[in-house]
Amino acid sequence: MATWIDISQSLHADVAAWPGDVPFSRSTTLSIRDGDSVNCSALQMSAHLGTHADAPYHVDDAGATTSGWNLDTFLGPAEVVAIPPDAAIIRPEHLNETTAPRLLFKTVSSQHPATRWSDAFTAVSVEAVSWMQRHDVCLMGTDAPSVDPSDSTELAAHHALNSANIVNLENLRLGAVEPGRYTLVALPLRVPGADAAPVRAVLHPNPTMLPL
Ligand SMILES: N[C@@H](CC(=O)c1ccccc1NC=O)C(=O)O
Ligand SMILES: [Zn+2]
Ligand SMILES: [Zn+2]
Repeated sequence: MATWIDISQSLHADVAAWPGDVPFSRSTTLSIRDGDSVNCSALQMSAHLGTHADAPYHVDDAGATTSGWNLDTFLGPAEVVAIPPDAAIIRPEHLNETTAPRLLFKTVSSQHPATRWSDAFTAVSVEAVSWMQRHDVCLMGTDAPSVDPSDSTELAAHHALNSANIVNLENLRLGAVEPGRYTLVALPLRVPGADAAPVRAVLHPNPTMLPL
């Protein structure tokens, strides 16, 4: 019986990419059927496709890249928080009951298939970021494609998260997950110097598997 719950999106050609961004593709470079000794493929995708973590450098030329991450951030107690599907933006009042150092937001996006792009997603307010900073949150995640609205150029939530030293995960898959406390393992691939990296994110129902 599987106990770890996979909350990552599958990487395949049909997964919705940010408009104009590079979608996922996997091409065959060697094939046993064609006489090669192995099957081998090459992957191409935006670093922001599917479930991933943003580095500050994504929105700030002077910000830290993926090389600056502390892995402790991505491992430990977490809470899945239900955000009402009609919420325009995530606000501090949605977070009042939470106590975990890692918060994962289950929003209206959990009702949308990952294969269809929708700009009708719930972003994160700067006030919610301040609330998380005051409550010593080190990581937040969302099932939405971004923490800022799709038409934002200011990217206020991304910048506020960077100032607060809070890492964000985007494009989680939380449709089958009940709100509550879990242990999160969401290690990003080791891609030094980048603006983001793909993450395989999983939850364990026992919230005390790992230290804070
Ligand atoms: N905020 C989203 C996506 C994003 O901002 C983005 C990704 C690829 C190409 C352009 C993007 N933003 C553009 O305005 C992210 O961080 O994944
Ligand atoms: Zn991103
Ligand atoms: Zn982002």
